[in-house]
Formats: sequence, structure tokens, C-alpha cells
Amino acid sequence: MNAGDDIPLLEVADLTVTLRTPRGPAAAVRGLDFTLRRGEKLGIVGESGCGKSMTALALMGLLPDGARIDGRIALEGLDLARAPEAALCRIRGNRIGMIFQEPMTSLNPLHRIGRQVAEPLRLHRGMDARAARARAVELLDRVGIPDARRRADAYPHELSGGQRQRVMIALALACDPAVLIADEPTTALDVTIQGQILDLIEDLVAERGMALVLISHDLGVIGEVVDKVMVMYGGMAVERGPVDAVFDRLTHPYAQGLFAALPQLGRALAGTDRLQTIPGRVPELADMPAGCPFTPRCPIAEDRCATVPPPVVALDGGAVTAGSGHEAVCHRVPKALEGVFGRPPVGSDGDLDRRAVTAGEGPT
Ligand SMILES: Nc1ncnc2c1ncn2[C@@H]1O[C@H](COP(=O)(O)OP(=O)(O)OP(=O)(O)O)[C@@H](O)[C@H]1O
Repeated sequence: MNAGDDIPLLEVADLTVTLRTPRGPAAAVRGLDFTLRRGEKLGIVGESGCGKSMTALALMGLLPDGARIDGRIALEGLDLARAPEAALCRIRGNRIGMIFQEPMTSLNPLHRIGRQVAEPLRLHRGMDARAARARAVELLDRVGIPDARRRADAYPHELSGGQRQRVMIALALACDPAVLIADEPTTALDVTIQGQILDLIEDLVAERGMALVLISHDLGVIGEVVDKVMVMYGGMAVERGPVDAVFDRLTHPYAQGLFAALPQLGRALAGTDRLQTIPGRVPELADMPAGCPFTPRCPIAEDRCATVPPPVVALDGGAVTAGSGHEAVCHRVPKALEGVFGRPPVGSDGDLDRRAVTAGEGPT
């Protein structure tokens, strides 16, 4: 361990993101807390609309117009939630890099890929065109673009989807960021390529000692890559902790539902051919209950769940006791531990990896 390994690179404390909506201000992210050190990998999982992307955009300082941030986002000690735009510009693409789901929306279709990867090096590192080009070719080679010197002159549309995602990774890593955010980085790719891209991200994180925030709706992807996981619903972290402890005993009713809805494992565990889905849908932001956001869909909800913010309950091996770092944010923990969606809340026991999960199918 190097000196400084123990200093958090990223500290998020009580982060709330309030968006402007046609029905007034509404919170898309509510009271999020997490810390990441060098080399640590956090997975954020949840279905569409649960606030994963808003969390990532808040970290990047790229929220929609009119959004308000409360709480603290400290990157290497600098509070990004309070930093002026000029400071955020220096940090974005430099100390914090981001990979998006669809590289075509982030890459400029009119510019050669070598030039695009070289751009942040010129902007943030002051490299001249030649040095930046040489470094861009090295990066393209490192992320697995064959014949990188020649391919650096290609346009994005001349590459396959997997290669474009590799270019995005080279671009995100050009300036050696401390933190890498990957928002559904493999969702648009076919299964074999998904595995290769995840392996590449894991290798680069280990090689460079970055911290990783991996966002996915796919529990299989999360289970394979990260050390810590946060399950989000309605903008809140409803369950979190070390990935093994959490997946071994998914406790929050929403987390159990997400697992039961996995295309293959859910069917196998339920002992039926039918995929169990969570009834109902995510409420609109303006309709979120003041208490637990999952209340309208939760089979074991009580009256207080809708109105009273749920407590953080420490868990260890399925018992309500501190120790493992596993926490569920729920009024109904003892009841939830008996199993919510028609079966005990047993976890994966190591089966929950991306090879076991049908790619591309969402959880609901
Ligand atoms: N510009 C916006 N203005 C108002 N509400 C928005 C805006 N963008 C997103 N939302 C709402 O914020 C909530 C959180 O959205 P977010 O994109 O973070 O979800 P997500 O979990 O990333 O979903 P997905 O996987 O579909 O990207 C949703 O209810 C969404 O409808």
C-alpha cells in the first residue's frame, strides 16, 4: 500500500439533487452518502429512472439547467457542489473521467478519433499537437484498437460499437483521472464484447489505481466487477455495502425484487419458467412518497413507510447487527429478511456474474 492510499479520492455526503419539473421542484437524488479510495470500485444499480445517471451527472457537474445540488461532493478535497464552473471545467475530463452508454453520442462524428483523444491532453496538459497525437496513439493501443497509429485517423462511424467504446475509454483516461465514472458502459454492446470491455475497465482501474463508479441496471455486471454496491430506488440508496455481503443476503424488498427479476437466475430460483417482475412502475418524481419511495410497490409496506423516512439498519449475515458494513434502509427489515417476493432472500452464492445473466435484458 502506498502512502495516501487511505485518503478518500471521492467523498459524497448527503447529496440531494433537486430538478425543475412541470409540477415543481422534485428530488431525483436523495441524501446519498459514499466514499471511494484509490482502486475502490463502487457499483450503483437500479432500474430506469432511479437516479443513477443524475448521480453521475452531479459528480461531473453536468446537471440539467435549473437543477440544485445540496450536500457535499469532495473530489481530492475540492467541493464540486460549490465549485465555480471554471474549476469544474479544469476537473472534468482531467481528474474525473466518464464513459457513457452510447459512444456515438459522446464522440464527435466529424473528427478523427486520434484528434478526439488528443484534445483533452492539449486542453488540460498543455501538450503540443505532436506530443498529444503520440500519446493518443499509445492510449488507443492500450485500450485494444488494433493498428492504432493508422486507426487514429479513422472517424467514429468507421469503427464497430465495441471499438468506439474503447475509444471512449481512451478519451476518458487520457489525462489520468483519479475517478472514472462508467454509466452503463456495456449496455449497448453484444454479450461477448461486453465481457471484454468490462475486463478492460477493470484492468485499467487496477493499473492506474483509479476509483471506479460503475452504473448499471444489471446485477450480473455489478456482481462481477465491483467491491461495494449501492442499490438505488427513487433517488435513494435503499441498500448498500460490500458486494459479497449484500448479494449474499439482499434485504430491501426492492433489491429482492430486482434479483427475482433477473432473466435466468430469477426463473431458476423461483422454480418456474415465468420471470417474476416487480408489479407497478417507478412513480414520477413529483409523486414520490415522503418516506420510502418503494412503498406503492412493496408487498410488505405499512402505513408509516409512505410518510416516515426509513431508518438505516445494519446487517450481518441476515441478522440485524452491525459488522459487515451491509445496510438496508427500510422500516420492515425483520419482515423483509423472511423473503418478500415469494421466496427466501437468498443471494447468489457466487453465481451472480455476468456469464450467468442474459445480456441486454433489463430487470423489469
Ligand atoms: N432534465 C430532467 N428534468 C426533470 N426530470 C428529469 C430530467 N432528467 C431526468 N429526470 C428524472 O429524474 C429521475 C432520475 O433519472 P435518471 O436519469 O438519473 O435515472 P436512471 O436511473 O439513470 O435511469 P436510466 O437507466 O434510464 O438512465 C427520473 O424520474 C427522470 O424522469
